[in-house]
Order: sequence, then C-alpha cells, then structure tokens
Amino acid sequence: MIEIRELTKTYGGVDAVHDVTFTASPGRVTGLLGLNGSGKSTTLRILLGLSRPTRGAALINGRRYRDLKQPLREAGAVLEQGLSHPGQSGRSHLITQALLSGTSRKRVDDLLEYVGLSEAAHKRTGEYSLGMRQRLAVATALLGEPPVLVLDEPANGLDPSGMAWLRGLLRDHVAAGGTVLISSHLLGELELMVDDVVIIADGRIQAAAPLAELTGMTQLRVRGGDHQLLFDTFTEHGATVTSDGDALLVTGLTPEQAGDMALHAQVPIYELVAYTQHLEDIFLSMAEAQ
Ligand SMILES: Nc1ncnc2c1ncn2[C@@H]1O[C@H](COP(=O)(O)OP(=O)(O)OP(=O)(O)O)[C@@H](O)[C@H]1O
Repeated sequence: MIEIRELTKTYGGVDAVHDVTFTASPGRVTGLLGLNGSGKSTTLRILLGLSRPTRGAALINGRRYRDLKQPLREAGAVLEQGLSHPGQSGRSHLITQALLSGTSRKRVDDLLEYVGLSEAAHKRTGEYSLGMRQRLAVATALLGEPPVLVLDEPANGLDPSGMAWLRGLLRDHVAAGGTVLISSHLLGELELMVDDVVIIADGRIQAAAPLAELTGMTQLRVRGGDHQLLFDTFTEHGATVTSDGDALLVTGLTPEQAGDMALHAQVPIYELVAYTQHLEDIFLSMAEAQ
C-alpha cells in the first residue's frame, strides 16, 4: 500500500508538487499520469526517500521509506536515471545488487530469464539498448521480492513486445497481491496497463479514480448562443471546460445536466454531442484546462 498525503515540495519558492494526495492499493496497478515537469518524478523520489517533502508525507506500508526495516524487501524501484556501470555485465550488476538485499545467485539467473535477458546476461550494460536497460532495471527492482513496485516511466524505450511483457509482469505482480505505482506520459499504453489513474498537472492532482470510472465518463461538445456564459455556468457547477473554436468541450456533466443548465441560464443550444472518452482525451482536456 502506498499513501501520498497532502504532499508539497517547494524549490526556490515554487511548488513542484502541491498538496498531492492519493493511494495506490494492493492488487491494483495505479498509473501516475502527467506531462513533462508536472511533478511525477518529484512525488516518486520523495516516496523512495531520495528527496524530503516540504510538507505532507509519502508512505509505503504506513512508513516513510527511510523507516522501513528491510527497504529492498518491501519496495522495489525503477527510476529514470541510469542504474549500472556501463562496463559491468547485466549479470554482474544484478549480483552486486543481490548482495545488498541478501538474494541468492540462483534468483539472479531466474530473474534474468524472467525479464528476457538470459542471452545478454554477460554483455556489458553499456552496449544494452534502452529497452534492455529497462528490463535490467525491472529485474533489479524485483530482486528482494518486494510487494511494492514503483516504476518511473518504465515504458520508455520498450518496443511493442516489451510493452506486452511489462504489462504481463505487472499483472502477475498485482494478481499475487502486490502494489504497483507506475508513472508515464504514454497514455495509450498506460490505458492497457492500469486499474486506477491519478492525473497530475502543474504539481496538482486533477483526478484520482478507477480507470473504468474515468473512461466511462463522456465528454460533451456544446455550442450555444453565449459562449462565455455557458463556459461560466458549466465551470461553476464543477465541470472541466475548454474552448474548441466556437464550441465548448465539457467533462463532468451528463447531456441532461448541461441542457438543463443552459435552459436555466437562458442560453440557446445549437449543438450538443456526447462522446465516450479515452484516457488520452480526458488527460488532455484536464491538462489544457490548467
Ligand atoms: N531539484 C530541483 N530543483 C529545482 N526544481 C526542480 C527540481 N526537481 C524538479 N524541479 C521542478 O519541479 C517541477 C516538477 O518536476 P518533475 O521532474 O517532478 O516532473 P515530471 O512530471 O517527473 O516530469 P518529467 O517527466 O519531465 O521528469 C518541474 O518544474 C521541475 O523543473
């Protein structure tokens, strides 16, 4: 279980993340989605004890990372930065890491097999492709058999078969009761992978909900007699609204609610269309509304 509670991190007077709260639960893959610079890495780095919060807390199984009794056995991480000496082979990198978590060499070889790196095990990691480095990073995170996995942009550099492999691996992990928190800006890919979605923009949470709930939401395209009045009316009722030419794109209202509000505001409606949304549409409308 991962709990992020009212987390704020300030750099030079500017909040990189502001009052961020969400939970990643066991048995579920939770996706943290945001554009570059939205605060994903900052949140994950605090969670993993690499940076201190200005306010709030980031907890793994109820404790801060640095208070975990056996951190490598409780949480595994794949971060964006490089992980191994380029002159070291994949296998010797894993063996070095295994010593830290008290893991056997047998498990190192099993993991190399599991992540599809057996054949490249003796190759220098400096010669690995980005996808192979990601696989090695995942193997490193899994060394201590931690129930909690935190992955920052693990899909970068993976080809379609690599993505399918990662998807299967994460599904296996949560099926066994594990918790996965994965950050990404690859929305289409993430949609196939996650159970719960947390959308972050400009350091603030825009939505945190099961994927099915979010993508079950429809988006409305509304064109009416008074663009600004409609915009204000929908926004006042908590909808997310963006302009699209002379129309509005509205999330968070049913067609009936939007129609009734327009009637109440005495604005004639010329067009009202409801679309089923993909994660990408939801994400972009929330990011644009910022
Ligand atoms: N050490 C730091 N010093 C100053 N500002 C920082 C530092 N780390 C992050 N920031 C700023 O905080 C904001 C959030 O950055 P963060 O790296 O968390 O975003 P991100 O969503 O992970 O983006 P990316 O996908 O590009 O890594 C950015 O504006 C960034 O410039």
